[in-house]
Amino acid sequence: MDKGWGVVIVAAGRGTRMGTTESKQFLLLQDKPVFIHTLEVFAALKEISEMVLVTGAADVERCLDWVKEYRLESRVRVIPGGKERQHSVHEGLKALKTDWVLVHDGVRPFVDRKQITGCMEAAMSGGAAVLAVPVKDTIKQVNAEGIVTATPDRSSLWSIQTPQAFRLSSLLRAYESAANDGFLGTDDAMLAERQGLPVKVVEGSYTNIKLTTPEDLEYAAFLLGGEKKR
Ligand SMILES: Nc1ccn([C@@H]2O[C@H](COP(=O)(O)OP(=O)(O)OP(=O)(O)O)[C@@H](O)[C@H]2O)c(=O)n1
Ligand SMILES: C[C@](O)(CO)[C@H](O)COP(=O)(O)O
Repeated sequence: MDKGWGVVIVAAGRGTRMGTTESKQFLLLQDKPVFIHTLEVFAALKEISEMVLVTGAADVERCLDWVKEYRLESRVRVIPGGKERQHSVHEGLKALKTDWVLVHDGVRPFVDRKQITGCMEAAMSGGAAVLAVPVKDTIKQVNAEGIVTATPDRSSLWSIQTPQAFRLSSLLRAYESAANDGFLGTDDAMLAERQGLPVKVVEGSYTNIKLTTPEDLEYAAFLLGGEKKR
């Protein structure tokens, strides 16, 4: 029997680039913590049977309190993460029993249902899929002296987002292999790619931003205002 879809939502980072005292996943957008906005999008999807929130060991209790306050306790388990994003995702993967898994950043609250299901469908037909948008700027490779060394063809460049969707057993194998080899990637698909797994790109939206630096907060408030009016 197909054991369906689980999701790992990672929220164990320190938010160094945001520079706020409170970690960015706990900042309030319209009076609600960022990670709760994110959890609510996934909790509304009936295709998702298991949800794991990965947070800092010191934040597990207060996350559980928020999860209860927003009535998500029947949907979401909260577990402690690790030093790097990759370690946090690995902990989340080990906690799931589903056949398929989505991995998503807790600080990408503007993902929508259509983007998530698009990713799930692409993974089920091809093995793995990531949400992404074509890059808009010309990208240059620059050396340590500040000199341009290459201008890659923009038509083949995509900016990679989450969610990223995989068969759980394949992703777990990829994570174990990366851990054994001491390999650290900047997204989940990189680990699958190392195993030779084909990864499909699903075109998402430029508004699926990751809250990373302070100006992202102003844009997030703007996006949320716009969402309310729709
Ligand atoms: N050890 C870590 C590091 C990151 N993350 C999560 O991974 C997502 C994307 O990471 P990033 O934006 O880099 O978050 P931070 O590591 O918090 O930010 P920074 O690199 O600026 O410190 C975030 O939801 C973050 O909470 C995590 O769960 N565990
Ligand atoms: C996984 C990711 O969201 C893809 O864009 C991203 O790599 C997460 O963290 P980063 O530290 O900003 O690279």
